[in-house]
Amino acid sequence: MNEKIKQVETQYLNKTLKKMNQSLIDIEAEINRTNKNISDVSKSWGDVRLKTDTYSGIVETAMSVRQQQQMLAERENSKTRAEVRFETLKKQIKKPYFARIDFSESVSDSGEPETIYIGLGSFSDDDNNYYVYDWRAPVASIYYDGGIGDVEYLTPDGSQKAHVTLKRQFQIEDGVIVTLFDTEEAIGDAMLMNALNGESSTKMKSIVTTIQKEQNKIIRNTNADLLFVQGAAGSGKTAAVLQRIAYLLYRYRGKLTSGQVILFSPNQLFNDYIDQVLPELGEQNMVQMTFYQYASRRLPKIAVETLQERFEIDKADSKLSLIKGSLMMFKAVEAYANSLNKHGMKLRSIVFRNEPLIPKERIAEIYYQYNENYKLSQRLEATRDTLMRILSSRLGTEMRKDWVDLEIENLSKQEYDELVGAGRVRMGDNEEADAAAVTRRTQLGQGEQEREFSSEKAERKFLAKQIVTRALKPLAQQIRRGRFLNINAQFVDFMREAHKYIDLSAYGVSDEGWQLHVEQVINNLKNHQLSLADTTIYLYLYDLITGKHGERDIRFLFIDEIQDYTPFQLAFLKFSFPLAKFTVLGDLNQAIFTKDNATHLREDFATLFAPERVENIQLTQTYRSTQQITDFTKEILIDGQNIDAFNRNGEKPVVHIGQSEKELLQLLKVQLQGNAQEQESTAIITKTLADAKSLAQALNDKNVTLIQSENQRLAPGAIIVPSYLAKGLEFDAVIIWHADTTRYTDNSERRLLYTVASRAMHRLTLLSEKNATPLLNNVAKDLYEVR
Ligand SMILES: Nc1ncnc2c1ncn2[C@@H]1O[C@H](COP(=O)(O)OP(=O)(O)OP(=O)(O)O)[C@@H](O)[C@H]1O
Repeated sequence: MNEKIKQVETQYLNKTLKKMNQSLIDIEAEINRTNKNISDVSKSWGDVRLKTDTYSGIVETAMSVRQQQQMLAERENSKTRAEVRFETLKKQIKKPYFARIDFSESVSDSGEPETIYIGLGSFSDDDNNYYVYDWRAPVASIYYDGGIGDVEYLTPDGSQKAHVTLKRQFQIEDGVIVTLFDTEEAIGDAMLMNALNGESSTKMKSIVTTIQKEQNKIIRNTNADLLFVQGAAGSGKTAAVLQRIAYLLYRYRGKLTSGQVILFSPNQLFNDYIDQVLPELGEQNMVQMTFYQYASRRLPKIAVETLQERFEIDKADSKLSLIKGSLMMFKAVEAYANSLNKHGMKLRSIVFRNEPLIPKERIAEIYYQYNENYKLSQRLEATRDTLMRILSSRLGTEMRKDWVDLEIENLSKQEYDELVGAGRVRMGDNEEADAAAVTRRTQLGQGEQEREFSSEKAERKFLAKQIVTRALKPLAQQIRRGRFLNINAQFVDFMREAHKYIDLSAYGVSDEGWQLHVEQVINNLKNHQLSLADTTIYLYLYDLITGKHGERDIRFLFIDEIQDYTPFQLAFLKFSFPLAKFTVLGDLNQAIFTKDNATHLREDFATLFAPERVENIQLTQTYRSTQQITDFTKEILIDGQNIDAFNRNGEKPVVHIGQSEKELLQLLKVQLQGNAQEQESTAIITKTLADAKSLAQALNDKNVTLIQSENQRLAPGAIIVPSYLAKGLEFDAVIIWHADTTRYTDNSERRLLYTVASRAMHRLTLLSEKNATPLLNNVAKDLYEVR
């Protein structure tokens, strides 16, 4: 490194550090000051006079309590803001910045070029001198996008030209410049190599210093309503998209919170794996969930098919899966729901004391008395109102009935007191939320109340009203919750009638075949079970009937591993989050659940958006694995030619052949020992959960953690994990258990084998009993070793 340059840069670094340190001291003082203020306000609680005997006294007390609360909240707020600033700066001070660019705003500009430094966050002194710019600032895009010379970058006001004269990268450790070099390209390979050579860990890290040009496009895109990112395993889709979330939170600061961003991820384990990236970037994590969680949470009484069942047990006919997951099916549900505007709504009587109080035929009359322009949701609302009125009108009739007399006679002293004293129940009250109920409760108090009745008749009337009201209350709740709609029956009816709305033969399914399948679905439903595909149909139908408008508060929705979704599920998500912009990431080569059905996914999904608002980005460069591993894994695929390995050297993948499972186990132990010595984190990936369990038992090694559920945590060291849970993760070393004819034979398992093999960063070992899997037949022999 040129000494002169180093000297100048060290000076700048020291100046920055000094300012940062001073700023830390100032912020700390500010926090202490606010702390003191807060404790002063808290102390002054004693001054709040509690006057509760008169109405105006109550109001006055309430006002001063509110003022105190507001003051506290404001101070707490500024304290939290200061604390966040303090924490961010403390983190940043170790590496204040990682790059510098010199540029002039336009080519013709003959003045001194501007110099800016780029880091995790912006830092300026009290006089507004910027020492460091946030990596997300528009101008910082120059650093990621191009080399020296003329460049163009996007600002909120449009495109801006600049002429770059210098790009310098730094490695700063604990306030000292370790290395520094100038580069003419976007992000120097040396820098990238350095970042990639690190050990894997159980937590993903941010890639802010080495974001690649293509990734930068993903990160800063604000135009597309649907941004579709297709990229090979390890091409940095997930990494880029997490940076993108941080970018969006910066770009729309004040208008967008992390609670308005949802990431749908493949499984819980993956959630755990990526949950440090945003905090590392100084942002709060977005909402993370799996589609299973999203769907099953809405149907608490039904056991929705789990990930493992979906992968291992759900061997449903692929033609049927294709139909149920199709956009045609989505449209069929819509058409069916539309038909319900005329007839066919399945209803339930409202039953009281084992008799239909309002028979379903009557409900149907009410439901269909509104004219044809009513939408399903309006129909439901109007029916609800009418039913509530009918229920109220039944009060008088019921009060005169014998059962009421009997209940009055049988009242215990305590029950009597409760009824007479409380007078709390009123039909239709939603006790917690209803303001009227709250007021009444406060007026009457909670204790016993003496009440005088003018006559026995008046007493009976009062009691009867209380008793009937109490008895009818659950019915009022049923009506409010729309329990008179029989959604289960409606779903079954739709499935039976589906052939009228969708051309089954286009999918090669006969009417009989379909009906047979529907009977199976009905049986499952009787046992409170549904597959994920059926659950989605169920929920969509439910939402159409009840007029749900979806979550309008969510602005950005991310879906990772999109190839494992069906077009139906995606359309359902679009319907459920109508105002969200979608960013979806996928690798069709890793479709392990939907297999071939994933092929048209992109086209199908894109039809739901305006064509000019759809953008596609393809990532072909992979970063995770060594050249040797990437070259090997891509040949497992039939069409893996679009995958470029990053030029990083390592050993060739090794296939170990053993003659028996016992021998495989022995080979595994040796391999594990070797990996452990080199401190490589290792994942032994089995095909199924059963395999994972029995292997853990056979291995009986307390240093190896069995991951059998997605709710577990990733452990450092070695783990055994079933294939479907390894999605999206990466490890220094991967050992594929039983990479032979017993597990990986069928062509349809090619993508699975590719998915698990591509988890490896530096070392890949396949253990095969007797023969290696035939899926390696097309892989050039010089790309791996056989032992
Ligand atoms: N620009 C980059 N600089 C440094 N590391 C990167 C960069 N891009 C990606 N990586 C690293 O490459 C690895 C793979 O990235 P990531 O997991 O995002 O890939 P992916 O496309 O989501 O893969 P998969 O489809 O297999 O889940 C990660 O360790 C990530 O940190």
